[in-house]
Amino acid sequence: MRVLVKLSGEALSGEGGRGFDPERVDYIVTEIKSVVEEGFKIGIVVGAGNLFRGVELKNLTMARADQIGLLGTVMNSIYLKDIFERSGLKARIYSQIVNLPDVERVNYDSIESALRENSILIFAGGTSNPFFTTDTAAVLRAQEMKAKLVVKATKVDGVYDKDPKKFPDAKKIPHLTFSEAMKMGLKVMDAEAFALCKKLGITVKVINFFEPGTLLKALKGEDVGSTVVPD
Ligand SMILES: Nc1ncnc2c1ncn2[C@@H]1O[C@H](COP(=O)(O)OP(=O)(O)O)[C@@H](O)[C@H]1O
Ligand SMILES: O=c1ccn([C@@H]2O[C@H](COP(=O)(O)OP(=O)(O)O)[C@@H](O)[C@H]2O)c(=O)[nH]1
Repeated sequence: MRVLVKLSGEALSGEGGRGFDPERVDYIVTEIKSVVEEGFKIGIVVGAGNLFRGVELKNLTMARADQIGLLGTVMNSIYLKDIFERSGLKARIYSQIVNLPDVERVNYDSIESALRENSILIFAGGTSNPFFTTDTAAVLRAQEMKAKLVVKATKVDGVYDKDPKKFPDAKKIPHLTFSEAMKMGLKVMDAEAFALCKKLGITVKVINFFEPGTLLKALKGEDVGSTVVPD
C-alpha cells in the first residue's frame, strides 16, 4: 500500500525545539524503517517548523517569509535522506524549487521506478509556492504518487472539537468527514488541504508521531488517532 506521511518539522527537533535533535532523528528512522519493512511504499512531505515558519518571520513580507520556510523544507529533506541512507534505507528527494545534486525534478516515471525499488520518496519544497502549507503539499504529492492515504504525523493524537493544546476540555473526534471538519472550522489542517482531499478522494489519519509504534498501527488500520474521510 502507498501512503504519504506528513512529518511536521518538530519531528526532527522535538516539540517546541529548534534544529535537529539526534535522539529525535534516530526515532524517526526507527519509526519509518518499521513501516518500510512491513512493505508499505512511503512518500514523505516534511515541514520546517524546526527551522522557519513563514508566520514567525514577522518583519518580512509574507511571500518572502514563505520562501524562507520553503527552503527550510529542502534542508530537512536533505537531512532525512542522509539519515535514512545511513541506516540502510533507500531514499530519493524530489522538488520543483531547487537545483541541487541530491534533488531530482518531480517526474512520474522516476517516482514509479523509485517506488518499485522500495525507495522512500521525500518531497521537498512544499507546493513550490508561498501562501500554502506543507499539509496542502502532502495531499498534492499523495496524488502524484497515487496514494489514497495521508498520515499527518503530528504532536496531537487526533482531531478534536477545538485545539487540545489550548483547551484541556477539548473532545477527540475519532471519525469525521472533510465537510464536517470544514463546517466546524477545525484548525488541525488547513482548509485548502481538506478541500483537496475531498476533491481527490484521499483519506487523512491524524496521529501522534511522538508515541512509539503509532505510525505502523495507523497503516495497519488499527484504531489510533482520528480518520477524516471524503464524503
Ligand atoms: N481541532 C483540532 N484538533 C487537533 N489539533 C488541533 C485542532 N485545532 C488546532 N490544532 C493544532 O493543530 C496542530 C497540528 O499540528 P502541526 O500542523 O504539526 O503543527 P503546526 O501548526 O505547529 O505546524 C497541533 O499543534 C494542534 O494543537
Ligand atoms: O507550499 C508551501 C509549504 C510551506 N511553505 C512555507 O514553509 C513553512 C514551513 O511549512 P509548515 O509550516 O507547513 O511546517 P510544519 O509546521 O509542518 O513543520 C510554512 O510556514 C510556509 O512559510 C510555503 O510557503 N508553501
